[in-house]
Amino acid sequence: MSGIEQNDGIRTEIIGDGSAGTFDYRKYPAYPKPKLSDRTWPDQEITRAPVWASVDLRDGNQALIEPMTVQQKMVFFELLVDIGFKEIEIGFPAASQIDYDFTRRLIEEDLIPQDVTVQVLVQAREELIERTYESLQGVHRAIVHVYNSTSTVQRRDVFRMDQAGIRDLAVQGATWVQEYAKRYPDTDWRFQYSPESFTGTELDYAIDVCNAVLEVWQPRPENPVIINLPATVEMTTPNVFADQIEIVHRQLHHRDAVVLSVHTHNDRGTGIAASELAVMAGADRVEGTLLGNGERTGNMDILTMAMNLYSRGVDPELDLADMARIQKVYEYCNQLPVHPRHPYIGELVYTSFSGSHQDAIRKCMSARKPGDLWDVAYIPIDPTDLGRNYEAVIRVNSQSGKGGVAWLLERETGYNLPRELQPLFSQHVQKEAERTAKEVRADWIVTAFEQEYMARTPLRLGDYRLSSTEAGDDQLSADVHMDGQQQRWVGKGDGPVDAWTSALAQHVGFVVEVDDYAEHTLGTGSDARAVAYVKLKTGERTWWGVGTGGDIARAALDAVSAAVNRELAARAAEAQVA
Ligand SMILES: CC(=O)SCCNC(=O)CCNC(=O)[C@H](O)C(C)(C)COP(=O)(O)OP(=O)(O)OC[C@H]1O[C@@H](n2cnc3c(N)ncnc32)[C@H](O)[C@@H]1OP(=O)(O)O
Ligand SMILES: CC(C)C(=O)C(=O)O
Ligand SMILES: [Mg+2]
Repeated sequence: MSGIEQNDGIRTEIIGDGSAGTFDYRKYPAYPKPKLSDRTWPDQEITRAPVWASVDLRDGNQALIEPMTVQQKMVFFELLVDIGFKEIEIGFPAASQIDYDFTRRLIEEDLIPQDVTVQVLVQAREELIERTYESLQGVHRAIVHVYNSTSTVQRRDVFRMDQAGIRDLAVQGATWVQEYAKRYPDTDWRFQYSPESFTGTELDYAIDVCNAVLEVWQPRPENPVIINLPATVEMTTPNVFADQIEIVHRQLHHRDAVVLSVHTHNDRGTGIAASELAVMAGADRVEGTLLGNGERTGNMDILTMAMNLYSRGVDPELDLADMARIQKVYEYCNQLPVHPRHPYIGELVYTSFSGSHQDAIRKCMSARKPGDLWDVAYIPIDPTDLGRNYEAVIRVNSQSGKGGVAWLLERETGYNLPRELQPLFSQHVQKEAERTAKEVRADWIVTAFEQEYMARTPLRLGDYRLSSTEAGDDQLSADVHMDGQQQRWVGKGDGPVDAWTSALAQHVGFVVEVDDYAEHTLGTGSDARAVAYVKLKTGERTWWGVGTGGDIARAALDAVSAAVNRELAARAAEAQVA
């Protein structure tokens, strides 16, 4: 136990057994920083979307507990096409029969739209390259993506080759890719090379290997190749990755015939930031997955990066409006849940529980005019753009305040509470939230409000008639239901409310004076109703009461009655105690 006295089961389980483990930062080397004093990327802005390449069906798929079936791949592919991806890595056909069969199905059933290019991955091994081309026989256009690791650790421990040996492996792979392509002259082939584990490779050497591959391929601007730089493992801060990309961007040969691509993973949680800064540093293309599924902590999340552009007024060139479908497909194909706080798509990302946020949201939302640019505190984008509604924007628990409670009540009932009433009612809700230590749902709030402020017992105003006296007063003659009995009460005054308070004062035995009053309509057109809020003085005490009705008079009179009922209830409670 780690110095905590209490020893109940749950705490022991959470704290662990106290063993030390090997937690020691000194066993990790610092990351070497490239030298770049005249970097330009920090001054750049992303003003247009990069070329997006989805690797869900390959990199995402290879990270799943159960890789996708052909059927699941079909569903995912359709989604990617519908969203607007023009480059889709569909698998590693030489590695698995499922990927091979899926590739064949897309080609044989002519399921690849004209403007979509499929991409496949392969190692720099001849037999695998040969089979990869077989899988692609008959495709109109495809990207063959060959890779080999160039990192120091893999050169040393996996391949047991020096720098020259690994460069030769890359050159050999590039050569095979080019040679086998010639067997299928009817296809428009594009080539892609990745120095896998680029972030674990000396930068100069990685550039040297890429340039060696480019010497084989001799790309031309009208037929460019893709050089893809992967943060196979994210090892440092995104600014360092951006420096690396800017250096490659400057030093790569045939730059005008190279699409410079990045493929970041998320080991440090900054995969998206790394891709964003890389685009500022000169990358033209970004590989990633929807919601960031992928090896370990995942690939960079294209949905989030695209929505980041969208939310700053840049066309993401992907249609992500149907988030519900994206989530369904993601869950069905990846067999993974979507985190409720996942950017843009998570269940809770447009929801505010905390009081000051709710207050600001409510005020900003009601200040919005049609045609305004989106500028609502705490909500970076309009949830309705993504098929969500405003209902979940505010939810109430013990962290909430009067603004949030008022918002929920207004959303459910249309009641726009007077400012002074809001904190009074909010206290009831707060008590309930603290008592239950749970969220307080909208239906509870509505019921509690009606019970507290709209009570119709013990006193209820039934039918009434209003008439004018000769002296110019209004006279109210009302059927009153009180403690199960019906009585006729009459009062005179200046207007119906004054007449009703005067009638009440004669019968209930305490002062009945209106101290504050507000009203508004509920709904529009012929169905419109009215709601009235009355603050009533009953001697030392004041009570708010609320009433609704087909006209404002009925609403106001019921509001007065409700406030009187609260005083009556208080008196009854006091009598019981006495
Ligand atoms: C970072 C990434 O995402 S890279 C992509 C990784 N994706 C996958 O691996 C998924 C699909 N892969 C597979 O199904 C298998 O690895 C296969 C079918 C490709 C190859 O299978 P096998 O040959 O049976 O096994 P395995 O992957 O262990 O092969 C490793 C061998 O390939 C070599 N190798 C690994 N990568 C490469 C490469 N890119 N280019 C050339 N050789 C490579 C290794 O050095 C090792 O050589 P050795 O046999 O002389 O020791
Ligand atoms: C194959 C490559 C591009 C890869 O997935 C990686 O390095 O992460
Ligand atoms: Mg990867």
